[in-house]
Amino acid sequence: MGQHCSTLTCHHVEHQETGKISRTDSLDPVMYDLMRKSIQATSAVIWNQEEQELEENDTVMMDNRVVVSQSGKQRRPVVGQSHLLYKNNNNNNNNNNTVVTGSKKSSPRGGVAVAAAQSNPIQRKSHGSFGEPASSDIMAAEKNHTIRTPRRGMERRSCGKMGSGTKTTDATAAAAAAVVASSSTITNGASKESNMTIVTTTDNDNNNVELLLAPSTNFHLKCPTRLLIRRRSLRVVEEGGGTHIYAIRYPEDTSPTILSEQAVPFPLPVRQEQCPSSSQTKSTPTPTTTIRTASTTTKATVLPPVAANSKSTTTTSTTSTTTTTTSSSSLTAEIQSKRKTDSSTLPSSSSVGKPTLPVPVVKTGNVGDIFAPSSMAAPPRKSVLEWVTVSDEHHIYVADVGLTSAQCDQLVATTEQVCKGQYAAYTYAKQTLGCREFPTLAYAALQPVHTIVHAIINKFPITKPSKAATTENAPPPSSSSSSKTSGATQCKDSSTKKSGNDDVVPSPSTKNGIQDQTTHHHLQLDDREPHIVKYDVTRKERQKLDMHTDKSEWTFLIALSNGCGVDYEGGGTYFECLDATIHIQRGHALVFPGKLRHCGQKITSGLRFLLVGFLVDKQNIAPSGKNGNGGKQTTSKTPLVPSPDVSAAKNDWSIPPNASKKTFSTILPSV
Ligand SMILES: O=C(O)CCC(=O)C(=O)O
Ligand SMILES: [Fe+2]
Repeated sequence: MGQHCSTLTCHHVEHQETGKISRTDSLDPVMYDLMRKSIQATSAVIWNQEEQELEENDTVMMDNRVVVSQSGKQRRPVVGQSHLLYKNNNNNNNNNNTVVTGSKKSSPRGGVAVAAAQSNPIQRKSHGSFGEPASSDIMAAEKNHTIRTPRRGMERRSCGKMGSGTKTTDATAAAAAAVVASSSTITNGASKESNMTIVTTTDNDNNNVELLLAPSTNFHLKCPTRLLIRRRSLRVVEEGGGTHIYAIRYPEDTSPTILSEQAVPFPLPVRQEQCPSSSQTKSTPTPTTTIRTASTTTKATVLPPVAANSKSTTTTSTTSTTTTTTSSSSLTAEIQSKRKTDSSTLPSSSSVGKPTLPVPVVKTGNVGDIFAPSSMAAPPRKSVLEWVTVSDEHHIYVADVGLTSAQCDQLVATTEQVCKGQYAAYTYAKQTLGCREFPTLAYAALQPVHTIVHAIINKFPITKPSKAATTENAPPPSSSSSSKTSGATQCKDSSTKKSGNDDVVPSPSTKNGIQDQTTHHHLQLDDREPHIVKYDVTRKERQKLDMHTDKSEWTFLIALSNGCGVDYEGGGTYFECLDATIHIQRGHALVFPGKLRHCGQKITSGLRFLLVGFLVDKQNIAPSGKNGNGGKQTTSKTPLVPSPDVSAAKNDWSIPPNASKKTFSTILPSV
């Protein structure tokens, strides 16, 4: 995950000096809706800061334009800006919209505000419109809307007027504002994070969503209504005769951990959350790329911690030097050095196929050790920041491995350099390039691979009944999962309660305090892995990967390129079992059992790079040399059934319930 939040900034809104907030650029309707909500919340915070009731001429108007007016009033700047995050909870049953604070901790001034907002989701007029709730819904929302707070004047806040004089209360915004206001005086990171607020509401598609509000000390007099909005829901779209699932969020490179604390330089470019049109997305900033090697030296760079509620940190500037050789004798030291290095501050660019600086190629050296099971078992420098469940039933997930855009670029540049853009180096279908064969590439791939391998091993431990437990009278598998884990005994990870925390050692499941007779299998990175997959539209035979299964228990595909016309068009990973194509953004990993039949969809423009790895069950590996097909096979052996960590999926994003008739799972609400 990157280190920056993107923002909707002043070029999208006029701010309070003019008393007007208006849309000046075309925005994705959903984003616009969120922006509107954020404006409401922010505005309510302003009012709360002043501890005054709204008057007749205070107006929040929402139709095709968003306007906040404040005739005759002098507003103070927002002290606690609200950062809105957006999370689809994919929960049909959760009609009780509630507001809760992230912690029971009270802020010194505001205390804890808890609100029960609308009991029924507010119906939006239609998808894509900026319509407002019907007044009956508003009334219902108002009726059910209460805010309990010790703070004077915060019993209930109206956000003003809507439209042509219609009285409105956006319960969510008001409630959110109350909470934000209640915590707006908090200044240290821990407190701020503990005051992270979750507001559940509905979006334009009537999906339940969560808005996460994090107070911030980020303070811009000139743009007090600067908004941070993050969209995190999967979008399911029927297009081109198929179902496409976009696990692409807005803004790119933002995590709640980082968002909750980081002061964002102003202004930052606004990123598209949705699949943008090609014309919008072709231009990218000129990179001033700094290339790193294993022996790169860097100045202090602090990584954000992983746990959602832990204190996050900011990244400092980095300088680097490059070297052109690496001897095998210094590998260990360099690995250590590498682990103390973070290239996340490299400038973002889209340098696919066009590395601007030469990448030093290390031609010798044994990199076998760096991907050794023991190395992968050690805690990685970065842990997976977040897990997204695409399909519980089929165990398809998306993981944010914390790989920044710049790191993706660097990996692509390194890939292109080590094989000098020649396909001769690629093996299977001339599309796969083994990282281990190129130490430079191996080192470049190390961090994300370590992160995801470690996470998979710990989150999805494979267990199967030992001989004693596989007798006919053996008890059925103990599993709290609705997943089909037949034949597998769930090995529940006892400490992965929070999304994103994968740094735990799995323990055997227990029943009535008695340990099941299970055997841990040794899930590990295949000793030929990882590899790079390259799709190239200019080579007809390299535009897709045919339907296949992988020789793996788990496969991870880390996207190094962005689709939607940014780096390529088309593409994505099609799964037969879903009859859908999954698109992820670069820096994220698609994780799934290799036995699932899948293919790489044809790209229609550009280049698409993936960093791929297969995790195998050591006990089941048939001794073999190079299989020559990158581990892909057209018929699948039957791997052990992975036992997903259900608790980990609790906070996951998920697919809107009404989005598809297909087999997507629903997840219980986390709030
Ligand atoms: O292109 C994709 O998304 C699929 C790649 C794949 O299946 C593989 O590399 O094994
Ligand atoms: Fe595959």
